[in-house]
Amino acid sequence: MDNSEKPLFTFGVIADIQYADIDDGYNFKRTRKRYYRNSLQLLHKATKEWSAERFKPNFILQLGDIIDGFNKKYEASERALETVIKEFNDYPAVVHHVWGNHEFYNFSRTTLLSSVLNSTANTDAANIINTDQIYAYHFSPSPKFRFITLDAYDVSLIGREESNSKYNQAMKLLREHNSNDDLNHPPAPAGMEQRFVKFNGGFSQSQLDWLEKVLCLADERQEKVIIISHLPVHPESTDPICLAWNYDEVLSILHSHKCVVCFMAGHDHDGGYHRDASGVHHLTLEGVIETPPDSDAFGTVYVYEDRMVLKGNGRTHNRTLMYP
Ligand SMILES: Nc1ncnc2c1ncn2[C@@H]1O[C@H](COP(=O)(O)OP(=O)(O)O)[C@@H](O)[C@H]1O
Repeated sequence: MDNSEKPLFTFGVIADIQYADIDDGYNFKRTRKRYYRNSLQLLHKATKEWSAERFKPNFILQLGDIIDGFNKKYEASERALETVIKEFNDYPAVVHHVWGNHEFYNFSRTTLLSSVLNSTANTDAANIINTDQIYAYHFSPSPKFRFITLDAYDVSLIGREESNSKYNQAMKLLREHNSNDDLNHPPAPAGMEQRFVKFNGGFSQSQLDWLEKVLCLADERQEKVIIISHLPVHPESTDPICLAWNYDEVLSILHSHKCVVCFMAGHDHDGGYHRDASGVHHLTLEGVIETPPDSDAFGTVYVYEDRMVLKGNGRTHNRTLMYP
């Protein structure tokens, strides 16, 4: 790739590290190997590579599932998180953390809000949603560019107290679509209905209203917007079992604003990519946890006036993302 042209700015991307100090294992279906300890070595390779870049990333996007749920079982959640954060600290830049299902397997929402995984300190107070413990905010790293982090487990059975109305809303929705005793078991063997499982979640109306307002402002300011979330929202960018429950509501909001250029997510460890009919790029990053030790899964994004260029490593492909 020719990255000799000086970008406006650059940033790093990495997803689904799922570190745990346990032996290698498999995913639920036993179709993919998981390298729990080695994920830390792959993160180390990523921070080394970012440090060696000619145009060093100004910040890093960590797309969720930073440590694995198994840590909870071994009472190792805090230790595992400290270990991974220490590795991130080797690279001297702000990390914007998104929350995935494994964050909630390890910590309560209240604990997460007062932890190092709450990155809202890196933006102005006015840019944070501040409603019902929703973790969503936006920041502008460079004039005419805005990043929005979304909370895909706002309406969810994981991370919300049973007494919270959003827990009940999530239960009602899942029960309408999934009659299995184990709500992690998908209601259908294929197709879009598969997404109605407990390990996914959705966006509340108040978060969607907030997103709408932020995008209106970005349109007015003629900014380009990149949105990040743990769960993908375009069916062509992921296995549908990984989609956010109300992905369609998010898509219709994105498509009513010309500022949106890219939606980045994790969760589907195989990764994915799709450019939709409105020209929005949907990028699902390959998961570190299912990346063999001799490969890699991370990227550096070079941002230019007319495009973003993703320089991928290992399983992560190089891509040129022209703006719509
Ligand atoms: N088909 C399934 N039936 C029942 N439980 C499942 C199924 N698939 C996943 N799970 C459970 O759902 C949770 C999330 O699945 P996991 O494979 O760990 O997802 P992730 O990719 O986020 O690590 C785990 O507790 C797992 O055991």
